[in-house]
Amino acid sequence: MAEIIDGKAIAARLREEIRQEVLRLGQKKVTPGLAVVLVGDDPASRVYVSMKEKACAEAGIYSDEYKLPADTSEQTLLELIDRLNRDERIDGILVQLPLPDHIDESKILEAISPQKDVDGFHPYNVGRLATGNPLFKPCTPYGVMKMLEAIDCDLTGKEVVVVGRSNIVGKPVALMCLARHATVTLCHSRTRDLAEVVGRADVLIAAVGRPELIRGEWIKEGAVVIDVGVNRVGEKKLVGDVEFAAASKRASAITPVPGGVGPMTITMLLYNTLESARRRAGEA
Ligand SMILES: Nc1nc(=O)c2c([nH]1)NC[C@@H]1CN(c3ccc(C(=O)N[C@@H](CCC(=O)O)C(=O)O)cc3)C=[N+]21
Repeated sequence: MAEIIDGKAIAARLREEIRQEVLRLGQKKVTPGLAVVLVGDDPASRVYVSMKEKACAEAGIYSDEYKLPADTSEQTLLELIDRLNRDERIDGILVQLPLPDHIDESKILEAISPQKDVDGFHPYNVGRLATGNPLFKPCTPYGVMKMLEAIDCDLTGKEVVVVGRSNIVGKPVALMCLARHATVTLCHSRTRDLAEVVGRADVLIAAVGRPELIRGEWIKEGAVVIDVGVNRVGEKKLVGDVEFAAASKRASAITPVPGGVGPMTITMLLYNTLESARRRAGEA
């Protein structure tokens, strides 16, 4: 049976380290500050935003929440971002995605100062990551890398298979694995014979957003499985992109859902905000 990679526990350790660093910076009169902007009232987004608030409070990070109505104009949102870009208390700006349809998402992401882009979604930060000189790394892929590190998984020369090609997870996590000297295959819904490709993976990273699309029997014996999917089925149940029970009979280590990658995502957001404040303090 596979070792369960306990994202919650790894996240708790990192959050304690972050809290200590925030205390230390406080002695220099610098408090990291995060602005979270939520447009509309999507219930899932609300839950995520309140989790981020709570995590900030526990780490000693100042946070400001802007809850704007669903019919907020693009112009109003751009003005708020401009104000936050110039606000000295704010080290990080996060605009919760998805945005309502009448707002151009890339226009908004490009308005955020790359120096405050703690999500790592601005094309400047995407470019820095792609060229091997990252400023802010996107939180979910960064969390995935921290989990691999926590189980001492060295990627050098390994076959990493990433399923899913989103800008938020699939593409950046592939780049990060490449930077760690893995051989990376990036596949997606149109990949021919997905089962065969998945079967080659020493490390499988699933980020397609389809409940249990990846069957346990596809997985190579001894593989490490990182499941980024958070799919709500029915009222309450959360499942990943991987068929967990069957996969854990073949994998050597596997992340659960919930309690896997999710808690790491928020942790890396705190980490990026702390890093940004360190730069403001002239430390990095
Ligand atoms: N600008 C932006 N940045 C984001 O980072 C961002 C976003 N927009 N939009 C939505 C996604 C989703 N996301 C998650 C964060 C934490 C959990 C998490 O902690 N999940 C818990 C379960 C929570 C639950 O019960 O729903 C877990 O997996 O254990 C999941 C998903 C960040 N996102």
